Amino acid sequence: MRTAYSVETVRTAERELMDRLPDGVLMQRAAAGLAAACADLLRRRGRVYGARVVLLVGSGDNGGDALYAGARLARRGAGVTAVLLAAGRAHEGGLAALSGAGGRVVEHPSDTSAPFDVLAAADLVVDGITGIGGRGGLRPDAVPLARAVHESDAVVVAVDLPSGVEADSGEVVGEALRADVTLTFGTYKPAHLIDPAREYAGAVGLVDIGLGAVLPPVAELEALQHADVARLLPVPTGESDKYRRGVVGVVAGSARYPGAAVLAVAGALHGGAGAVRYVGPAGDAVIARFPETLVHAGPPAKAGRVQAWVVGPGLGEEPGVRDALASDVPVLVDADGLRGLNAKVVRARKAPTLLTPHAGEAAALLEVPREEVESARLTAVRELAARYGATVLLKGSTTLVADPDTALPVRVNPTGTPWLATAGSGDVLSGLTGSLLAAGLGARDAGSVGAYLHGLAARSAARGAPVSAEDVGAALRVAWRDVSEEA
Ligand SMILES: NC(=O)C1=CN([C@@H]2O[C@H](COP(=O)(O)OP(=O)(O)OC[C@H]3O[C@@H](n4cnc5c(N)ncnc54)[C@H](OP(=O)(O)O)[C@@H]3O)[C@@H](O)[C@H]2O)[C@@H](O)CC1
Ligand SMILES: Nc1ncnc2c1ncn2[C@@H]1O[C@H](COP(=O)(O)OP(=O)(O)O)[C@@H](O)[C@H]1O
Ligand SMILES: [K+]
Repeated sequence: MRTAYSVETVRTAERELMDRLPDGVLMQRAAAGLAAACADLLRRRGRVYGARVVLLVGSGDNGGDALYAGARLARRGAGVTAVLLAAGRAHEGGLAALSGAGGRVVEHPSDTSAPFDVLAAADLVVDGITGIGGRGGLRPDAVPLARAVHESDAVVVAVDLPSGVEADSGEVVGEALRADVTLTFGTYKPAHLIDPAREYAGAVGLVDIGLGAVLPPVAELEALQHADVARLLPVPTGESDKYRRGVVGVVAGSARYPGAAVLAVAGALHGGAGAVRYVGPAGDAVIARFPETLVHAGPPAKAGRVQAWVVGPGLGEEPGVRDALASDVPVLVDADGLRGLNAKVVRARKAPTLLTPHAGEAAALLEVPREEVESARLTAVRELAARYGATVLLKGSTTLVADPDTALPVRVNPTGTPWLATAGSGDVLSGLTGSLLAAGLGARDAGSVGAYLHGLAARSAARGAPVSAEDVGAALRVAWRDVSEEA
């Protein structure tokens, strides 16, 4: 499991750790890890000796880390120049270390073009403008420097976070530094895992500074990895039969959108349930593609027993949502099923409810513009879970799963790929996830395992070329195997 902690939690843990250690030890650990990673990158592009390194240095400890790392690189023969964005307030010890190692210092803003000249010639830029103390995006002074960095050929290494991103939410207000690599200290922060900030961070590496021992056991955010998913996959035993494995009911498709039914069933057939019961008007299309499906044309209430319902994909105006919500089994509500969804009805349910909106559907439920959801995904998913008293899986560039129990970490899916942005792939996800629910997983586990397998399937089907939703459905078996073989 990969975990991320908020700034407040990190600060508390940092204080506890600092009380036990001599002054400056944590910063030296951070700087040592940072310098080693920079040296590695420089060696891959040539060598450390003689390389041109520029440090962008803000007023806080983030700049201090950059200065001490710069000093280490200068001692190994790199030509290091620090650009001070807040001259007079840069970390004193760091500055002394850098000049003691033969590094140079220029100020920004200045009357000369020096900061821009050194950036244009740099092999490596270390971004130490702001870390977890940064607020409100890059300040106007820093924006031209960030642009010069983007125009240079240098490899860009962010210290702790790319400057300008919001650590706790992954939001990016205005401009931010774009890094090729980010070295973070002690623990990941939400911004390393959630778009849009995650994209600015590039490849993220974690430097162990001993913080793990003092962090609380429950994180704010967690990302499953292969081994975690493998433990959760429902696997049949000698005692299993198709009913014991769980039956998933799929209420999807309409005369207008029969394909949604087929795709949701494709997902459901690969989620571990023993049988898939399709309920709706697209039974012929479903049977033609998947003859193993049990089909029923009447309302869900008359369709027979299931262990979980999936309602919504391609439903149009067809009824079915109310029946499913009135049942006493877990229900996944997606797409058309989410339209005008009544929070009171959902809150009153005894069995789990899992809502799977994309950003547009989430925005409609929250009555805010879509961009607001996309720029602040973590806030949106938490708010929806609280309002509906339901588990919410917010789809998109970073898929998040929030439980109504706020003590549980929000799950962030690490396997997503933009190739999934293709019509119908969400239908496959809802069928798959509903099947996991029917097989006995809780809503939070079903949502996060579903998203994980779905992303892996898309990656394995795509391998760099466009995929269709049908391809994703067909590759789910490969993804499942991939995960369970690693366990
Ligand atoms: N936690 C740990 O365990 C460890 C932490 N370590 C390191 O410390 C870092 C945190 O250091 P930090 O607390 O000094 O904050 P930091 O990010 O340097 O910013 C501080 C100053 O920036 C300013 N400022 C604010 N917004 C701004 C903006 N948009 N644009 C420009 N300036 C802005 C603001 O000052 P202001 O100008 O508002 O007076 C604020 O005081 C952390 O990220 C990690 O690198 C490691 O050394 C070891 C272990
Ligand atoms: N930029 C992106 N990066 C990663 N995954 C994405 C991106 N855009 C969409 N997705 C994924 O693609 C799927 C699309 O689902 P959805 O929006 O419901 O589409 P549809 O209704 O056509 O099936 C979701 O699993 C979502 O997380
Ligand atoms: K930074």
